[in-house]
Amino acid sequence: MTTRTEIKTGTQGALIPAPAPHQSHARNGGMPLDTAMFESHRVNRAAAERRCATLAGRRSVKKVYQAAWLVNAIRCVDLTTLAGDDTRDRVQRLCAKARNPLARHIVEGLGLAASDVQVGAVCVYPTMVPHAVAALEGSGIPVASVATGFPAGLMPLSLRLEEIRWAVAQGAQEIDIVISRELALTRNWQALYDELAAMRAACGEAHMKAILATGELETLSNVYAASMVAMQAGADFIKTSTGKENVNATLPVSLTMVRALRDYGMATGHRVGFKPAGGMKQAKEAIGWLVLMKEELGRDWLNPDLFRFGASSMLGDIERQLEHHVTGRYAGPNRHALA
Ligand SMILES: O=C[C@H](O)COP(=O)(O)O
Repeated sequence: MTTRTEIKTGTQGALIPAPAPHQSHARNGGMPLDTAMFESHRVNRAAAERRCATLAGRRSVKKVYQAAWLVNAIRCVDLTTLAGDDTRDRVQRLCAKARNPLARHIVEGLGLAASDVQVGAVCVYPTMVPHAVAALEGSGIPVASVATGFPAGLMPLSLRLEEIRWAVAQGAQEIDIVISRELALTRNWQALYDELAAMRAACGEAHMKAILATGELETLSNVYAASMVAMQAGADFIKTSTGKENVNATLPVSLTMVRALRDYGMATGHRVGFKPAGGMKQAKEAIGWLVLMKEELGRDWLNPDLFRFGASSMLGDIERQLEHHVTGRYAGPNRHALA
């Protein structure tokens, strides 16, 4: 995937740089459960909110860079459909959008080639995996499948593990699992670790994203602890939400999780990815999260290897903003309705 492309602004003719190229890194190998790394860690919500408010002041990425940031945001999107009425046709349309997320005149106006702009992955329910795999053949775009009884996860563990293995057998390269909220709420960290380690083993070569469903974990201290347990059990990514909770991705929750990522990385040397998900619809939100990643973890976390957005309806606004950048005009919101 090209990440160093210089983007030519259509209206100004200036060259603007894309973020630094990403380096591939070894998978998180996990470690034995070590509750000392999180048991006494308390997260102060007011302090987390204050820190996020200071980040808001840095969110006004200068106009000349904004298009590059938004193109990079597209590269980090897990383009998602997780609806009860999903069909093969809908998944095929989504995959066509994943291959070409921007209209040709926008790509050309930015001075890019079509192959420069693809999404990070397509994320679907398990039975939609074969349709997505077929539709994305040859594109290099991985298919992510939710599994383990998404979104609630209230199924026997043996069935949750079998669902992972089934989705992998269908061609999913990434598996978005949900944790048992009860185990986090009762702070039964050993049981949570054991479940997650079994899920990681069931994933095999497929990368495991552990959805914490943070809107249901009550405290940021629980969010920090659950993040640590997931990473110790070998998660490749930790992810905020299913998109189905009452509260999904927020910046204070994300700050808590990326601080856990940083602490785990400093203790073990392992790099784990982060995926905020649920409820993100606007391009400016994408910039806000990218700023958080850059400020807290550095430019390496601006790449799809280590950062993804889980979003079913944010790409449309990003495309709209980029079209404005290229043409100086806004299209109606329904023009870029898909995704
Ligand atoms: O993992 C992705 C989420 O389910 C997407 O949530 P959303 O539909 O609110 O964008």
